Amino acid sequence: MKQFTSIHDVENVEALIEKALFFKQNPIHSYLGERKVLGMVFFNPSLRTRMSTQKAAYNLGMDVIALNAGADGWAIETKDGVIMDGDKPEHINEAVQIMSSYCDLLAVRTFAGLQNRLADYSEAILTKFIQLSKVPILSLESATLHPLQSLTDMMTIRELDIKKPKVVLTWAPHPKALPQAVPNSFLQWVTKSDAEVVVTHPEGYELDIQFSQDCKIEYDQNKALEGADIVYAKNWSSYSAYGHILSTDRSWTVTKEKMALTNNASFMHCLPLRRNMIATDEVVNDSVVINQAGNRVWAAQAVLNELLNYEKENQNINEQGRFAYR
Ligand SMILES: NCCC[C@H](NC(=O)CCC(=O)O)C(=O)O
Ligand SMILES: NC(=O)OP(=O)(O)O
Repeated sequence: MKQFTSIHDVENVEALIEKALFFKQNPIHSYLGERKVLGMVFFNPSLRTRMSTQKAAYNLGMDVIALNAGADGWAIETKDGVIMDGDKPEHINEAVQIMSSYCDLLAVRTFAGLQNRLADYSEAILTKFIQLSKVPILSLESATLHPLQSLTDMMTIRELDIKKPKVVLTWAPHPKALPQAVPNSFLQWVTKSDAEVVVTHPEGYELDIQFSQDCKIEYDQNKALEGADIVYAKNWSSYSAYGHILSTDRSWTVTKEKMALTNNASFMHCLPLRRNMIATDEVVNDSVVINQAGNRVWAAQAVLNELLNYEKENQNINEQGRFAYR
């Protein structure tokens, strides 16, 4: 695998899930990463992605450099052709080339701005990283996708060992406008599995058809939850009225009563989760979210291992002593 920015970068999804499950049982198995550096650049906050990916890198023998752009690093201008007389002293055109010259793999977190759908869905910043980096790029959640989370989710669902599970992705209320990256990405992965997938949300929250086309859409949340084996809750802002909050209807909060409609379903969420908005305390306390978040380490380790493997197999070192991967 020469980069990891979506499911489309993965040649064998099944093998990657198996690899993640393998690393959970055998954390210290490969030292493929010895004397290699993972750079992680964050344009947005993170708890799980940052710590789990760092841990995964350590398990493979890698060293890690993490930078919070604009906090412990210079604020980075990401647009071309602007007069840089504002508060961003560094331009992405230099920054990515330089950061990638210090690292063997470069990872980036860059959320949707939710102002301009075209810009977000063109993945402008992630694309800049891919174009400018000398080394393979790994997404730590981009404007429209969160593949490390989705791989983790598939691994977590696999552990539940349910044949043809009914998986319900439900919208839930939230006080802030959030990106569509997690639900988009989840649908991209889960629809490739043997699951029956139902998406439920208020009208106006339809996701981009490219992600939802293989799912059933059910506007009645209670009806959707009937017989569910897995309930995956998430808030997202509107895709059609781009970035807007159309509803904060608390009747969509996942409660114990709603979970009673299911087939004793496991409750999943990527976290962070606003309790008693997305789901009640009881539902969260009785869920698989801690195991799910724990699995982030093994998913990241599987991905890093594949990227390092690709590098090793293509040992045509360039004149800088680095692997020329493009
Ligand atoms: N990385 C997992 C989710 C990240 C982000 N959530 C958030 O920004 C939550 C912020 C808050 O609750 O205020 C999202 O939905 O894409
Ligand atoms: N689920 C997830 O990506 O968590 P963080 O935002 O804390 O990394």
